[in-house]
Amino acid sequence: CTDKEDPKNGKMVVCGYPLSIFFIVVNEFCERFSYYGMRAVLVLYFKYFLRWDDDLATSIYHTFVALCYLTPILGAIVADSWLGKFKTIIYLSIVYAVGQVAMAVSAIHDITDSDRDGTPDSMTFHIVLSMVGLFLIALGTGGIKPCVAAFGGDQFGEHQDRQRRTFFSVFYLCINGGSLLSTIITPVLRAQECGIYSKQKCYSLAFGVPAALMVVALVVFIIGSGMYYKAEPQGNIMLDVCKCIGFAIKNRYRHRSKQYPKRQHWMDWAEEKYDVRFNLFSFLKCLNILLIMLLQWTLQATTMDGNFGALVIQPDQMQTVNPILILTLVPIMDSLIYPLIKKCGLNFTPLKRMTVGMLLAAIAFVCAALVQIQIDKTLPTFPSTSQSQLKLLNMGSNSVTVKLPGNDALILPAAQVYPFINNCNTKFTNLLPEVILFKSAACTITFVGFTDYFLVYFRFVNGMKTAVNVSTAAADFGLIEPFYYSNYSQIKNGKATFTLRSGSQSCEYSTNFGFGSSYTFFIHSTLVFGSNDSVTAVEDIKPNSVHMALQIPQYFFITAGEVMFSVTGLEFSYSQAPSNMKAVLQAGWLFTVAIGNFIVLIVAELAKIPKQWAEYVLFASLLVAVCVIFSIMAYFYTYIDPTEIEAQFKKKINEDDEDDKSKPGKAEVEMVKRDSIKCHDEYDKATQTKM
Ligand SMILES: CC(C)C[C@H](N)C(=O)N1CCC[C@H]1C(=O)O
Repeated sequence: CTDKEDPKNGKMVVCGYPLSIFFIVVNEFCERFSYYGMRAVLVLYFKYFLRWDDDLATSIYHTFVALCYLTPILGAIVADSWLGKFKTIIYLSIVYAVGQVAMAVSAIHDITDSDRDGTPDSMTFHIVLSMVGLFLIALGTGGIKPCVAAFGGDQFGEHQDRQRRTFFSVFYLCINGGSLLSTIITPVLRAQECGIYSKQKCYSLAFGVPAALMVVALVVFIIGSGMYYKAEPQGNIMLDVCKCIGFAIKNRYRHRSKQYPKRQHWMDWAEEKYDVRFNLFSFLKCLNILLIMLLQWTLQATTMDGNFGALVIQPDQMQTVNPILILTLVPIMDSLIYPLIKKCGLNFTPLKRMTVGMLLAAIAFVCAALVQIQIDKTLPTFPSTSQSQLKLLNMGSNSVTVKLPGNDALILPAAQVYPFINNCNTKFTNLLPEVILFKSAACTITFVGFTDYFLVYFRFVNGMKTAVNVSTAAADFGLIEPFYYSNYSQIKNGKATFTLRSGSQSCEYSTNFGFGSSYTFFIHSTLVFGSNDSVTAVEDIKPNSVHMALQIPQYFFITAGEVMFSVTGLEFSYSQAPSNMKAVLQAGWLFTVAIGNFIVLIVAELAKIPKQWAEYVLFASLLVAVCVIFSIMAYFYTYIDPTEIEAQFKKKINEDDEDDKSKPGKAEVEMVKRDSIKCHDEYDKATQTKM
């Protein structure tokens, strides 16, 4: 491994790799740290700093994420047609860093906290600044994303195919290394207390560190400036693409009658005007729905037990399994699995890898469905829209017999709660005085359980003749009148100690809360202060009993699928794109993530599948269907070498120029030829392999 200069461009080469890519991968690492770090605390910032409700917080969060996958196309067009990738990355990184700084500033509560009570006085200031910040970040992160990947690919010469493949793998490792570190670090920073006048949760630090990392990303990228190969932008290619597609469609429509012979490819209908053959977009039709499901599985984790002995895992922390597995699987695939497959004499082409990747993702969904079936067995029966849930509580000290309309008589022991699902219109009369009745859901609302998975819900019922106050070290839950009950309150899972106070007397009651559980605590009329027996804990919802470790196989398969599909796709879309469309094709690749996101939402909404496991099976089937379509398309796909074809194409144009210099009007046609996508029929001649 030696350091030398590339004789073709005079750029420094280390161990066969251009030195410039070091700056590009470091830039990507810092940028992804910045993006995922900020994202990790964003919903919490909306909920606890801006005081938005859950719905608004999640809607704005998803809009922001969707925007981040839509803006790449803007950045790519600017880069490929106008500014070039280098300048686009610099300008948009500045926009991005400004956005991150705006977020960090918006999270300083002291700025508007004139009464110094720890809460901002002008929420509008914080909201406006953070929304402007998020918009700039979406523009920046989306805009530079396709450019950085394509710019990295540009640094390699035609003879460096192997190195370029390794670069894309390392690039993906950096993405996931950065995201893993930041999703661990920023929540810790948020949990710190900071402030000038009053100490509050430190969102400004949690956003400030990602902002600093974005500045570092920019500085590192600028330092590498002298070492990059910078391809010149080649005009507004997207306009040509659109014109060309438009002409093909119009021409096809004009010649729709049977007397006109069919053409091999629909883009061939543009050949009268544009000398092109546009076969590049075919592979983009695949759907990248793999990654989006990670979020869905976080919801599944909320119904599971995250107790790993010394380590207690929260549901959203399970998402870190994905980048951890990426960091392990990418090197294993590159240095072991792919070479082994090659040794076995199999030609595992990129499109084959991507097909296998989709199948692995389908297997992951089958695993998720199996886990869900296990979870469903442990879930309580929730009432439907035409039912309500009632709970009967025997407040007396003897058991009572209760007869509910349409049901057999039941014996309700003392201090016991009996859950009962009932039709809406049932009337209850003549209940024994010892029985009180809780309505836990109105008829029109389907009770779907509690959603805030970090917290356990509880309430107290006071069976004493005097009012009782309930509190913990952290919170006071107020006074409960005699024979009355408190609303549900939230508490973190694990051990909790309550203090019960009545008049001058008080006692402590300790209990352990499991993941996802909900409890009603009944304070007996005979409360003996200092005795735990005076309180009966009734489980409204049992703690989760299916262990989160069961999710590991599905994470394994989806991540193996991601490595085969996305890492290969990243390199593939680069290698197959003409030089003036490299960034645009990268953006198209990222756009499939946004499309996947959208499809998941639409399918979930339209299919209205009541069972979660069935939804997973639907996604598995969809993936298999897409996989079949994809493999048919891939079978007919002809691998091209854009550099070679462009060289051939230029040569042909020059030859034609020589021949036809004198012919009037020819120059104009040639201009169109040159500017349009260079996927001429001759591309087919340059075909190397089929799938
Ligand atoms: C969701 C993980 C933290 C990151 C994921 N494995 C990943 O690498 N990506 C998700 C969308 C594309 C890609 C990225 O560039 O962040």
